[in-house]
Amino acid sequence: MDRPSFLIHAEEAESAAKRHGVSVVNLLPLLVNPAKPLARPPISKFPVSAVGLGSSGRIFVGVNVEFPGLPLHHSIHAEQFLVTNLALNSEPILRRFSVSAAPCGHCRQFLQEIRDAPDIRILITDPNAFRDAVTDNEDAVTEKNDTVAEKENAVTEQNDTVSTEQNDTVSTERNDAVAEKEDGYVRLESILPHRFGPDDLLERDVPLLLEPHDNRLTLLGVITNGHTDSDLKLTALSAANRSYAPYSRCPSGVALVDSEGRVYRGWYMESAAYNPSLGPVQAALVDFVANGGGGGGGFERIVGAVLVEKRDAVVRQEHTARMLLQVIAPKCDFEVFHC
Ligand SMILES: O=c1ccn([C@H]2C[C@H](O)[C@@H](CO)O2)c(=O)[nH]1
Ligand SMILES: [Zn+2]
Repeated sequence: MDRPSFLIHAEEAESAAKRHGVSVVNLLPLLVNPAKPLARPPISKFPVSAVGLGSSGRIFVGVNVEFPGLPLHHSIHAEQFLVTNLALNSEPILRRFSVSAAPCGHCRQFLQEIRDAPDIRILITDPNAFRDAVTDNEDAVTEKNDTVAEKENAVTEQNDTVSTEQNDTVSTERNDAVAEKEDGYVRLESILPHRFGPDDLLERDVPLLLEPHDNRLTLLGVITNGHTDSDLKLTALSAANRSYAPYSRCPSGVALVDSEGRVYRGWYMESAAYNPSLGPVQAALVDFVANGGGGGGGFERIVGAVLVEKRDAVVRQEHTARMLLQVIAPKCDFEVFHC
């Protein structure tokens, strides 16, 4: 299997699946290892890749990206990269994805922002990922058998009833777990039960992360003095207009330009649990990495950046964005415009 690109069109996905004699659903895990070299993990040396199928039939790839010189929480996880890749390409639903390692709690949480998140199917290709789940089940069986044994000793008369009931419950639970794993995919809900998500904080009709947004922002203080706004500024504004910030109501967008004059953009995306939110610079860096920014080179090839955010924003990106860009792209000229 060749190294995939970050976006595979539906027809291409169908024909690749046919070539390998599998369905598109079963193609996803086959792409996980070939996608790993696309990751940029200079700190951990632990590449992670996630390959997802959108409702349009397109396949999207996500990888982890780390930034030497910055605190670890600036890193982009493969699953967040994947979701950002869908957002940047206007894909409204992530149906399922396959990933090389078990998604961390932070990613399981970030995924909650997608409509019907509990139904997202996830296949973890790491063969060790479910070892503990099986052991847990076996522990449960042992525990329940212990309980049964105790009861048998205490109440001899009832032992048949107790024993039958307990064992039935256990074997039904085990069968459910096995059935769910038959095609290798498990529901997100099964690996993050009792979710905290948008339902806890928002009305149901609020558009969620991958659903279309128009924040209707316009730039402040733009004086019509004959100058037209720079492309970069307008790109950042239109990115800000697609930002998903239902919790703080402080949308923002970033546009980047590399030394070859190519432009990339991304927008801020929030999480109901706040901390897993993804900043607008990271989102724009997803576009940069996914589209061969800097000729596939490093972030130092970014020479210009524009951030657009609200002037009186209670959640402001400016300071973090400036600091992040200063470290990864020291030559980058950074401007902020308010809306
Ligand atoms: O769910 C996860 C867990 C970890 N990583 C990345 C983050 C970091 O770059 C590296 C080590 O944690 O793996 C992911 O991409 N996804
Ligand atoms: Zn993660």
